[in-house]
Amino acid sequence: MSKAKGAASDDDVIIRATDVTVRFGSKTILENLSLDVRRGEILGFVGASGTGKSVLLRTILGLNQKQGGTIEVFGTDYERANDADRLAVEQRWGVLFQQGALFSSLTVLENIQVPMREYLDISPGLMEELARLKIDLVGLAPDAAEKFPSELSGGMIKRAALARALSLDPDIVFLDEPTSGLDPIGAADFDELIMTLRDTLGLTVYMVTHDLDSLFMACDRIAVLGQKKVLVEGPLQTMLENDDPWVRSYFHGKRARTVVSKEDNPYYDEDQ
Ligand SMILES: Nc1ncnc2c1ncn2[C@@H]1O[C@H](COP(=O)(O)OP(=O)(O)OP(=O)(O)O)[C@@H](O)[C@H]1O
Repeated sequence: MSKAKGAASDDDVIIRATDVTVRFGSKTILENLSLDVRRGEILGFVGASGTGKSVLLRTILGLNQKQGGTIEVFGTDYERANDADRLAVEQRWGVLFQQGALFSSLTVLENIQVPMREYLDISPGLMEELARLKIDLVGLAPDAAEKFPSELSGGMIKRAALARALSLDPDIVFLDEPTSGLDPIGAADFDELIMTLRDTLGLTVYMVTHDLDSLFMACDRIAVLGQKKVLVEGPLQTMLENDDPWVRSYFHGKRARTVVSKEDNPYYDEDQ
């Protein structure tokens, strides 16, 4: 595969997908898709509904079989790795699935401890202390620890799920539509939190989203999935200049213009 202009050096690449093909029966969802995710960036991954964004995410996580290509995470080909190497990779990523996917029968504190119990050999006391730190990190009040998911608002569920995704201090978090179902203020708060975590922890963020505010405010780069591959990738300016009909209607549509024209948006840089 030839390297795209402006491609990151290998040291900066946390995930490298090369020529990935995924089929279900006779239906091809992804074909020769290539994508790099760079250390410390917030990458927004967009595309029309049903194009395969979740399929790619699940394939990166090893939850879907692929029929061609390679995916390296931290330089390891997860699919071909031995058990020890897989375990090492799994401890370095955290995932927030679309519905939050907390266990309803466990409290927030217990939910956050689930990955710790699976991967870490530490005392219950330390586990509890670490879980309470995560609750604080994502901006939940201390008394959220003892609550069950059914007692939480949508925004609190997202934060609790993020705390669980962060429980092993990962290098990268995968967020599948993290702001869906949140009101605009809740969504903006969540974006702020993600940016703060990236800045303070050096976290890399891979975010599947339909949320134009998130794309405009929080993402360093955007990748668009279309025609079974990454159609275009780059900063917002690259999206705004692209001629593909879907990309144009998405980034120049009425809703997009509303977001862009926010003059008080401190994160929007016209010269980017
Ligand atoms: N396990 C599976 N078996 C068969 N088909 C599947 C499977 N998983 C996904 N698909 C198909 O792959 C296509 C892409 O689905 P996917 O959920 O990745 O879309 P998406 O881009 O995430 O959509 P949305 O934005 O609506 O969430 C769909 O046609 C879906 O039906």
